Amino acid sequence: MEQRFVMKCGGSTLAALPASFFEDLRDLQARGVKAVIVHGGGPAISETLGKLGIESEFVGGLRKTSNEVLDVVEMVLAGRINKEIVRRIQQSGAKALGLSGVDGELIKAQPVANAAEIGFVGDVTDVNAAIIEGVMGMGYIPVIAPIGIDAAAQRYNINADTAAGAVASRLGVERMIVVTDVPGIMKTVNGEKQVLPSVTVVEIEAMIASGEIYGGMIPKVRAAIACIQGDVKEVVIVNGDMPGVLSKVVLEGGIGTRIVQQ
Ligand SMILES: Nc1ncnc2c1ncn2[C@@H]1O[C@H](COP(=O)(O)OP(=O)(O)O)[C@@H](O)[C@H]1O
Ligand SMILES: CC(=O)N[C@@H](CCC(=O)OP(=O)(O)O)C(=O)O
Repeated sequence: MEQRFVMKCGGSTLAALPASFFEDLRDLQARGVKAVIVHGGGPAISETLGKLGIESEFVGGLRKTSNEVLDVVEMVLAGRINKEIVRRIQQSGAKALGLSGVDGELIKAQPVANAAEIGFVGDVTDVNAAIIEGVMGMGYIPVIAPIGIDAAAQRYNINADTAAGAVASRLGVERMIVVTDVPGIMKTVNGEKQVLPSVTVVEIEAMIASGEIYGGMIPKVRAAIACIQGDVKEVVIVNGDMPGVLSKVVLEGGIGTRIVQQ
């Protein structure tokens, strides 16, 4: 049975992903479980901006993006990080093809509502599913960098969780897997930190309001909520360094935090 999932790989965990993570991905691909990868790379962008002496700041979890910052974002995401992931997948024996949202106008974008304050940051308006499906049809794992483009050829920096959610929605895949540096959404119960096995939209809203979900977890849960309104049945947040994590999510379940409609 062919199954498809979209996987978002966060910059927080990319460098630490073991070779076995990509071997697991290869084995799933061989069984007909096909992945589409959308990746981040926030820490690598910050590191390069620092080396170049370019200041950047985050407003509401999104990077303030001037034209100068945009050049670095594109260089790091569509260049260094995208090719690093493609190389690692190929090393495992699977086939991968790297793209940014600019290529073939794969991710169409428009300025976010507060663009006057944060610059060239985009919201996704459309995803070219035919390109992604064509690449998958040729047996390659699409690896997508979250840069968007508009009709006037302006580029935008898009949060990778947001881009992955939009790709998952547009493809109507069963599941989105968010690979990050924590084992799921954590909550302190009776003084002890626990991973929640599943959460609903109502519970998420309450945890954002109380401050139990903050920072980089906010765009993940927002993207998850947006995609489960459509055909995507569940979003699972997991830690990438746990052995066999992908096949566990896809074939067994019971790992990480599942975000479901009800
Ligand atoms: N309730 C929560 N449970 C787990 N992590 C949380 C929670 N709220 C906020 N976070 C933070 O979200 C981070 C993951 O987001 P981020 O650093 O942006 O990762 P990525 O680069 O994978 O997108 C965690 O390392 C943690 O600091
Ligand atoms: C607008 C915006 O903030 N874009 C992000 C894109 C990369 C990203 O989202 O990477 P992670 O998934 O590793 O956080 C940025 O510039 O850092």
